[in-house]
Amino acid sequence: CSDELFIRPLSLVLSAAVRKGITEAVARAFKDTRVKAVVLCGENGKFCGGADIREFAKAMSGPPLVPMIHAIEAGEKPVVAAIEEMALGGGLELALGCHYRVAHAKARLGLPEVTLGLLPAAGGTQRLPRLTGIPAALDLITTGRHISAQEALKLGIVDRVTEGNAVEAAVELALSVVGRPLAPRRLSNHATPLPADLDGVFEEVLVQVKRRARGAMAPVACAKAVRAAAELPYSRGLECERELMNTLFTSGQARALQYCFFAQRAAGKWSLPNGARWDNSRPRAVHTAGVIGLGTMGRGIAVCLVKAGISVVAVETEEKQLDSGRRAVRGMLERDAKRRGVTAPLHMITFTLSMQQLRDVDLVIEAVFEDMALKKSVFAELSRVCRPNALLCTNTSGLDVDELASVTDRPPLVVGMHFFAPAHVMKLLEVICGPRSSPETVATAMTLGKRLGKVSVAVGNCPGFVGNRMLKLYLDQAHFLLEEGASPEQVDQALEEFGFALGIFKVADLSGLDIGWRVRKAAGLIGPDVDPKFPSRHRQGRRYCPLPDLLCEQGRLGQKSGRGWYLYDSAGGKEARPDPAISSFLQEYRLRYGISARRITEQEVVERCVFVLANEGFRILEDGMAAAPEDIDMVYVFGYGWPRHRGGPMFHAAQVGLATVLQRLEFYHRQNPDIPHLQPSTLLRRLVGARSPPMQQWKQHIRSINSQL
Ligand SMILES: CCCCCCCCCCCCC[C@H](O)CC(=O)SCCNC(=O)CCNC(=O)[C@H](O)C(C)(C)COP(=O)(O)OP(=O)(O)OC[C@H]1O[C@@H](n2cnc3c(N)ncnc32)[C@H](O)[C@@H]1OP(=O)(O)O
Ligand SMILES: NC(=O)c1ccc[n+]([C@@H]2O[C@H](COP(=O)([O-])OP(=O)(O)OC[C@H]3O[C@@H](n4cnc5c(N)ncnc54)[C@H](O)[C@@H]3O)[C@@H](O)[C@H]2O)c1
Repeated sequence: CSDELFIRPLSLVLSAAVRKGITEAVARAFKDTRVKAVVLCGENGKFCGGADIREFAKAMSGPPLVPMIHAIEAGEKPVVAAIEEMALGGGLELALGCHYRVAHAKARLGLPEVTLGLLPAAGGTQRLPRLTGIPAALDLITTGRHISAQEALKLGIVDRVTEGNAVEAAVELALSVVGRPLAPRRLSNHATPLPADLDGVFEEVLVQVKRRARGAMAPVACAKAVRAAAELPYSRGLECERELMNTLFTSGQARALQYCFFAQRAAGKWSLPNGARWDNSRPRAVHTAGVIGLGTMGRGIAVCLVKAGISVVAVETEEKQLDSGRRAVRGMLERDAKRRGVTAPLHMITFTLSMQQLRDVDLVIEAVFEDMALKKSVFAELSRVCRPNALLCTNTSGLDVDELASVTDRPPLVVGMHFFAPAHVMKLLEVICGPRSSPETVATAMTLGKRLGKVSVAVGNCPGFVGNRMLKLYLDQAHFLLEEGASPEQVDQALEEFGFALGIFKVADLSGLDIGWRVRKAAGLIGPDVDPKFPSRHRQGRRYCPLPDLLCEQGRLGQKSGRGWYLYDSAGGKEARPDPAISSFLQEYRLRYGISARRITEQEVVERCVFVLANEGFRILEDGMAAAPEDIDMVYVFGYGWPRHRGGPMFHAAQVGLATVLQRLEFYHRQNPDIPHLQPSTLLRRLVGARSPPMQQWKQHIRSINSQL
């Protein structure tokens, strides 16, 4: 604090206490004749992460943000924001209310409110377009993306970027502008620069925004608020911003998105029954890693590791596969480097046919075919080859991790690291904690996932773990609906309308129908006793749908063969078209089995597919395979294209009402008594019996918690 300046540190978020502190300090500074200018900076080198999201669920208290920012902007002394590390949401809105902004070169700026189901409601939708123009403001506000200080400088959002101390640079700037007129620095006074074809710009943006939003309301509201900045004076634009915010603020979507924000962070705070936790277990350092198998998954995993600065040794069985893997990995690294304007780190990966090359690595991730015998032979070999303290991880989709551990000389160092395809893109990592995985092993896998940019979720070791265990039942429902009268495109359309990134049949075609076929064979559901002409619709004591097997027998394996549930232009084609051959195939099938097709509503598709997911989620909680409903939801949001604005299957069930979910499952189970998974789970029944307590209390209703984590 000098004679000229009050430097007021903010804490990470604009809580009621912080708003009070700023309001009072700024008022004092404006009044104090010794003070010529003010610099606002953050505490501990962080400017501000925005409004305190936790306060949104409570009654508002403390000074409101809009008048506070207005008072700063209207002040007669220059106020400079010193942006270190981040200025996000309300934090950037506060900075936009200041007369000047200085950012550190490493700072990130953005208005991410849309990702929380909201819009920047502290004047952000009105001030930003006045500063950057409409297209840039639309981009930032409707996507919520963070930008670098350099991009912010180009857009005019900050006045200066410094590699040095941002607070010192802000003080220097503040002293240099004392006495200059402030009116031109007040963004609310500016006219919004308008593009020539305003209607055209908004029409185009709305189409794009609606397509990307998949039913989310906030992006559309954000675009409307920016339009107000183009068409209305500031004060009326602000009213429009407030009205749009009022609708969003109390919406279920905003609740779901804010729930996801905290659930994502809670997933990182894992704990094991033996008392090991995220905050008492030290992860190992990982400098070098091996990847075994360079097929669909191994390639993406190798790319993730290299991009995170980890040296990789990639192993294949034959020259041909090695060569194709090498070309694919190099291509991905080169394209990524080109996009980012850097040199591809090709020197960080070596390709080999020899497992011996893995002798010095810190950790190995196995990604060979989903075959227990093969994986066991690989793990036995790894035991012989690798350093005794190297971690051995498997990317299996659902095999028993402990059975694999049992063939090694180090069961405590074995853990599942289940990536999702494409592994360099999908954000989810399921970390499968075997009963013998050590705390250090789990901590290393969880931390490595975070370093690779993934959301790591710790789960128990059961067939399919959490994600695929639930997926199987979801897929079963979709197949049964086809038998009963639906078409693949009808089911997919209903699920996409619900908000899924892709319908289940498009996903199946993308992953390859042969994957499930192999799993069903391994589970003994398909074998020599199945009549090839009239395959049974009842196996292992329950209803079974042979439709996907019949497709595989016809060579319809999905995108890779150019035909699956849909038709593609060629093998590897991406654009799914409805196939009349599938329609006739389904008709013949129903005729053969004497099934009369009925009209299936969108409601039935969504309820059966989505409630069966939640029902299995309740069983997973009872079995102790997931620590909390939030973890199950994060698996679905980050691994299976579940619409984030619906929170996840467990959150959705709570929002629809557990009693309704129970009643609908009972209804569908009465209609389909041979589908045991439609029978409501014990935990769901118990929760409804207990008058549907909030999610945080669900675990208290499990009779005996037997955590398998
Ligand atoms: C009818 C009634 C109508 C009523 C209308 C009411 C109108 C109200 C007017 C409101 C005015 C609107 C103001 C503004 O426009 C709204 C906002 O600002 S919303 C918030 C926007 N900000 C963000 O989205 C940023 C979110 N945070 C992050 O991206 C990151 O956390 C970070 C800041 C980049 C830091 O990242 P990391 O260093 O990796 O750390 P973590 O992510 O692990 O976070 C650490 C810790 O902090 C908690 N936290 C972070 N940000 C917030 C936040 N904004 N609010 C609350 N808590 C936050 C985070 O959860 C972690 O805590 P933990 O979970 O570990 O306990
Ligand atoms: N494809 C998916 O969507 C997906 C998603 C998550 C997990 N998985 C799991 O990942 C694993 C790999 O699946 P994929 O789809 O990448 O399979 P894939 O068939 O595309 O690739 C497997 C690769 O492993 C190689 N391989 C086989 N035996 C080997 C050995 N002894 N040493 C070295 N390489 C060997 C093969 O040559 C092949 O290139 C499986 O366990 C699978 O269940 C797959």
